Amino acid sequence: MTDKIRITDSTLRDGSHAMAHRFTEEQVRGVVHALDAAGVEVIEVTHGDGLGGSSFNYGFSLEDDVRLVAAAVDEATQAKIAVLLLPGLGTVEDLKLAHDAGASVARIATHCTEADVSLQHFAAARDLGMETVGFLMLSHRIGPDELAKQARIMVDGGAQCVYVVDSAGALVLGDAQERISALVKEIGHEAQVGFHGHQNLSLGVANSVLAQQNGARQIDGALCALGAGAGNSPTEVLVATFERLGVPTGVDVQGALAAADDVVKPFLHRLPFADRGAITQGYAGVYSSFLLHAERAAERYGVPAHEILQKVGEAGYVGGQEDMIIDVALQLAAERERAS
Ligand SMILES: C[C@H](O)CC(=O)C(=O)O
Ligand SMILES: [Mn+2]
Repeated sequence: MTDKIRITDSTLRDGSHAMAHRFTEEQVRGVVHALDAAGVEVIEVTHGDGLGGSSFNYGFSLEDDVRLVAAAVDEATQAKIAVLLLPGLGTVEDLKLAHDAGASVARIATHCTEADVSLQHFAAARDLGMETVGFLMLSHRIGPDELAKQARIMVDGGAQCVYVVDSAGALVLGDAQERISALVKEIGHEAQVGFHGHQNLSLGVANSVLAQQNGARQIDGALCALGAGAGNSPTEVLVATFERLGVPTGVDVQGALAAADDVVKPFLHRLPFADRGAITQGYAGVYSSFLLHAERAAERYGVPAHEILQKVGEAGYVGGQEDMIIDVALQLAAERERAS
């Protein structure tokens, strides 16, 4: 009998990037209702950059995060509501407020080399009685063994699962496989391992299957792929694919398809798509949530978004350095001016 995996749906968190953080309470209720009915066990609801993300640098939320969390909790009958927190952006106080609103899973995200900044947040989440998940972002930037050491820091700090997060959609098959195997070897006897994929090179689902085959037990998706860059591994495709592979997810395929088609698709202005900018993100290893920031800078300074993203990848910028996108756009604009 193949081990069951748990799908966490991140439409209402990673999808927030693609929606420029404009989710309404009505949309949140509709998505949670449909996912909960389909049997999805964990639903993540937060600003794209986590609790406290609503800001000038990252983009302001239309509605208060904690209010959206409370609405999600109210709507769910069996699903747990998860929140994302990037230490420094979100605080322990933000986590307490989300917990008071009914969130029961804390997902603490750091850049892949910075796991130690998550320790007080894991401790606080455990004190609150929350389930804990660690998120090692931009996991392509370091090798499997180094990544496993960072996962060890999170587990020692209280994480019950650590994710390989392919924030740039840059991991190509074996790259994902090796990182999952390294984490399973290092922490697998004490904690679970998860995988969060992006579609910039259209490998989110394939990488998720390889992750499961190499021991990952938690897999992220988003309905209609709604997420940063070219989007996330689509939840409905993951569920259908795992069913065909005989891997139990506990999610009803028809329910997931209906949630994507009937609930999410009607409110999308733009379907996540592997266009030139998003593919460049996967190719050059750029944080997926930089896409809309680069598109805005491209329009403002008259330079192509994909050129900005290529330079951002070469410079190795990480989440939190959104302002450098403007700097890169200005440099490109100046170079063009000189050339003409
Ligand atoms: C804050 C990021 O959007 C987290 C995430 O989903 C990723 O790195 O990918
Ligand atoms: Mn993501």
